[in-house]
Amino acid sequence: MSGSWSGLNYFPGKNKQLQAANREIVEKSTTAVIGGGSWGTAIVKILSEAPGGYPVSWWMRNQDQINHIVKFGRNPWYLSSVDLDVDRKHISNDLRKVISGAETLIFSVPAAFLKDALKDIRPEDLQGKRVVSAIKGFVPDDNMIVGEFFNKEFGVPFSRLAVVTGPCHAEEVALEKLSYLTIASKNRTLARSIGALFSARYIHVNVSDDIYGTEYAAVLKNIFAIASGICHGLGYGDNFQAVLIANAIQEIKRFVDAVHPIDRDIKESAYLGDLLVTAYSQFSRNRTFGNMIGKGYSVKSAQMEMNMIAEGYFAVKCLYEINRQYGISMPICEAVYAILYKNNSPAAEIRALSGKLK
Ligand SMILES: NC(=O)c1ccc[n+]([C@@H]2O[C@H](COP(=O)([O-])OP(=O)(O)OC[C@H]3O[C@@H](n4cnc5c(N)ncnc54)[C@H](O)[C@@H]3O)[C@@H](O)[C@H]2O)c1
Ligand SMILES: O=P(O)(O)OC[C@H](O)CO
Repeated sequence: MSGSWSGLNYFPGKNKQLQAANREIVEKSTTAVIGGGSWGTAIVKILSEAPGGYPVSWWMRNQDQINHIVKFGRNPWYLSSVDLDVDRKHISNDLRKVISGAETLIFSVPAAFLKDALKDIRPEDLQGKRVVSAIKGFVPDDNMIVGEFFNKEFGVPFSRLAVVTGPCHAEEVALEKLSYLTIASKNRTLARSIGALFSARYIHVNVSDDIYGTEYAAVLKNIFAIASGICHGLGYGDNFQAVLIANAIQEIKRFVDAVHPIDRDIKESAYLGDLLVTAYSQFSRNRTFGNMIGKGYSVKSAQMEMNMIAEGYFAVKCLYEINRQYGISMPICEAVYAILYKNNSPAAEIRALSGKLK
């Protein structure tokens, strides 16, 4: 089985009939975005600007943040320059209410806080809903990717599960820079219909059936971006970075091929593209966090310095535990784990790692 189906091209002026057909699949049901960070804000922007004008509701924890958005139409803390054309009546910190009023739920809460956000939600609340994860992290303790977590813990069938991946930073969505997303699901119709929701002048959508592989790759690349940042912070140059990332994609391939062996092309943008943007972009949270570690910040002080979440910090611990079962060779991830969780010297760990890279 191949990992990806043909891309749905949503560029304006091309494949307009296909676009219209997919929009019909979406219907006019409400879509709820769950999470008030940068990615949730970017998703609200994309959905609420759609030519079809789909109804969007939005959950976030903080009432002050909600009050500000209601008053000024902007998120005070994330992507604050973006005007949000969202119906202000539909922003709430009551998750059960938001979920009950929507047919499609798009989750963008960092994985580390997902269980806490869902603490009052029961499997029945998600019954019949389409559940989409835009999260790129492992659920701590369970050590599961998010799609798997919704399937196992909430009984959401794979026919109603999809994930959003691809090299797409919220900050560039805010600037309406052309970006590519991949919607992965075992259910082709669902993937196409979620793809139609995300269709925008500046968003190109691909669809894939590799729900496991794309999600694992999206989580792992955050760890490699931390490694990239650490090396930059230590003073390694572009020559070394290129070798690091070339080795990183091989680590990703070894891992996804072992945990979910299907025929996939790791060079596609949902895998290699996502790694590249996170490892090199000025907008990368994980690279920024790693850079601070390389420069000598402690984990705590680097986290405090950032108002944003570096998912790779949490992911590397889960990966370390998952990989006990598989024993896959992942020297870069091991070095990041040793630096962040064993307090090993970044300089010594990267020096030792450099001898293992090719
Ligand atoms: N930012 C992006 O460009 C981007 C792109 C694709 C996927 N993602 C994924 O989206 C998810 C959300 O990331 P983001 O970039 O929106 O986050 P962010 O770093 O912009 O914002 C942090 C978010 O974490 C929340 N948070 C912080 N502490 C919390 C706590 N104790 N309990 C509950 N929530 C808490 C904040 O309210 C905020 O919503 C992540 O899994 C990330 O990997 C982000
Ligand atoms: O690219 P980063 O480091 O900002 O990570 C956030 C998301 O995982 C981006 O895909």
